[in-house]
Amino acid sequence: VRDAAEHVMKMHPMWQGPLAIPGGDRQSPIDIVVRKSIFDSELKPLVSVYDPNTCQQIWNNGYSFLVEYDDTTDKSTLKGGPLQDNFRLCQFHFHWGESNAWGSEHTLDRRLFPAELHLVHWNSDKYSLFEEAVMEDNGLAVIGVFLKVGKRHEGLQKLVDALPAIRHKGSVVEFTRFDPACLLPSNINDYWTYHGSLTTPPLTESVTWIIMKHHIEVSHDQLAVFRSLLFTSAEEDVQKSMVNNFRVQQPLCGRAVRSSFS
Ligand SMILES: COc1cccc(CN2CCc3cc(OS(N)(=O)=O)c(OC)cc3C2)c1
Ligand SMILES: [Zn+2]
Repeated sequence: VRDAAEHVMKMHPMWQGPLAIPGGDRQSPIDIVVRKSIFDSELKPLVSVYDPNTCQQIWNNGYSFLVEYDDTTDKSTLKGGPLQDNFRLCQFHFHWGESNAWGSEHTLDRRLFPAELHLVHWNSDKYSLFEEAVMEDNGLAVIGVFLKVGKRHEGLQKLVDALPAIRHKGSVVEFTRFDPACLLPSNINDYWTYHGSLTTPPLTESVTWIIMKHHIEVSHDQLAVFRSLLFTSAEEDVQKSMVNNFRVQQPLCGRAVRSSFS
């Protein structure tokens, strides 16, 4: 089912050319084998403090759409959980499929979800810019939230309504006063965590992944608007629907996946 989608995904220009990461033994995404995850009682509750006023713009980068936040101060931050330091929110984005049968990057016991939300943060205790942190072991923290198709997500609708304005690669519109906390599940203290990488270039192995156990629900129609976006810019002759923008799963290479719940 997903093999066809993986074939389509691999055709995207993003994945042409040499992408083998030298010595890449902590790549993402992965399948989380739930029964093999290790409960770690030392894992603390996650503390996210997001200021909706730091929300700046939404744009189509030719692979997903990104909602970008002002990360020049510690106004929107994440700490606790598996994290030793304070991390600043810089953007969030999604990955999704051409159908509701697949679309997520991570899986739970091989179970595919129709989409996955990623909230990208960088370590502002140790670095002064995302660009620096992206190269470092403990530089990034990404929260992953699975999406399921069901009831309409009221908080998401403001974002869905902005998407027609950024249909093409490279388009940007102002997008303000959006609280990303509305996209988190009610319980953020049940999660899995492991050390991995970005799933898009530069694919650097600098990410502490925090994958939520609980999913959020969005409606079929809301997800259909994601699929109305285009990978291609307005000038290109052939327009390609932005779907299947997920990376193939990577080998675990002996990494431990810890759980915050037993
Ligand atoms: C490599 O230096 C950069 C500095 C600033 C911004 C970027 C652009 N990049 C950051 C990381 C990232 C990571 C992304 O996905 S993911 N799954 O978090 O790895 C992504 O998905 C659409 C987009 C981006 C955008 C790179
Ligand atoms: Zn992502």
